[in-house]
Amino acid sequence: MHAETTGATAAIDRRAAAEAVFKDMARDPGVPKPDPILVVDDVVRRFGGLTAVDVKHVEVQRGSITALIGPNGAGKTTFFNQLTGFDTADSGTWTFNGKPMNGVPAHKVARRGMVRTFQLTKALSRLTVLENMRLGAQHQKGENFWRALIPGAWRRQEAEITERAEELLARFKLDAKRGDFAGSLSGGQRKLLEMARALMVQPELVMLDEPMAGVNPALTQSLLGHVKDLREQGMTVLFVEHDMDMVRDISDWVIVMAQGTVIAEGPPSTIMSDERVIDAYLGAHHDAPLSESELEAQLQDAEAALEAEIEEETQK
Ligand SMILES: Nc1ncnc2c1ncn2[C@@H]1O[C@H](COP(=O)(O)OP(=O)(O)OP(=O)(O)O)[C@@H](O)[C@H]1O
Repeated sequence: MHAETTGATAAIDRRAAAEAVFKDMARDPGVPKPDPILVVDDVVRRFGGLTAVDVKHVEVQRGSITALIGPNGAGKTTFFNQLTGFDTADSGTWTFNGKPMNGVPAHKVARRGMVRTFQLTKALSRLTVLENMRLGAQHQKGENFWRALIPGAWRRQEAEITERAEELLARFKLDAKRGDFAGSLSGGQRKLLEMARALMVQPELVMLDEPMAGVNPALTQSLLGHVKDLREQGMTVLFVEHDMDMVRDISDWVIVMAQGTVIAEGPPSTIMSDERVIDAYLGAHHDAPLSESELEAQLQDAEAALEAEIEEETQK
């Protein structure tokens, strides 16, 4: 477990450190990182005739917040599923902290420190918030038969799990909801619970699947703060997101997928003006919500085109 570093200085240092790492980095797909926590090679996943994922090489820098973006159907979720052992890749290798992870089942992947969030399923919605949290740790405890025979050790571990769950619920301001059914939470509170539950395994790499989806604006800042907090506590974050405002706000680096492959990487401030990225989004359905400045630019382009057309007409 990492030392919990809090306070403004630590926060600035982590962000500054991430900024320094990416400052002059090349924007090529698969660009090497100085200290990668995750290294992926030749991961392929096919569904019948469709190649959903075909990632040649990609690295995720330790201690950074990296966004994984791309148009609908680009393969982002499938890629997450391969890396976290929820689905089996047809081929490929990947290492986490230098250790090979392909073929490792999901619960072991989580136990080794690489965890992904999930949207609440129907079954989990019927459990209380605290039960959801305790389930997040289920694979930590002694699954081993002999350990279960030592009641003292077992009870101690149960108590530790509850204590950690309570601490996290307090941190995520969900403690008052501990006895409520998870299904009764608002969209934003569910996202907080998904994140809090993932932290039960004390991960080093947290993979978030659309952390902002369905979140009402009142909770947006709180959620963004919690994601940044993960980096401040020394964790690495990799997240899939369509909300470009969020991507710009919190990520240190962006990896772009289209049609199963990584097509570009770059800083959040300029990635959307990369030709390869524009082509990928225009070639697909542009599903990423536009920011105000993008809308403004689009409006100006349309007006300029209209003016040019009118001028052309009048010159005839
Ligand atoms: N279980 C499956 N069986 C068949 N095809 C699948 C399966 N899962 C994903 N696909 C296909 O693989 C491709 C990649 O899908 P994926 O959900 O990974 O994309 P994505 O980038 O996460 O999209 P979105 O942003 O819309 O969630 C899509 O064409 C999808 O239809």
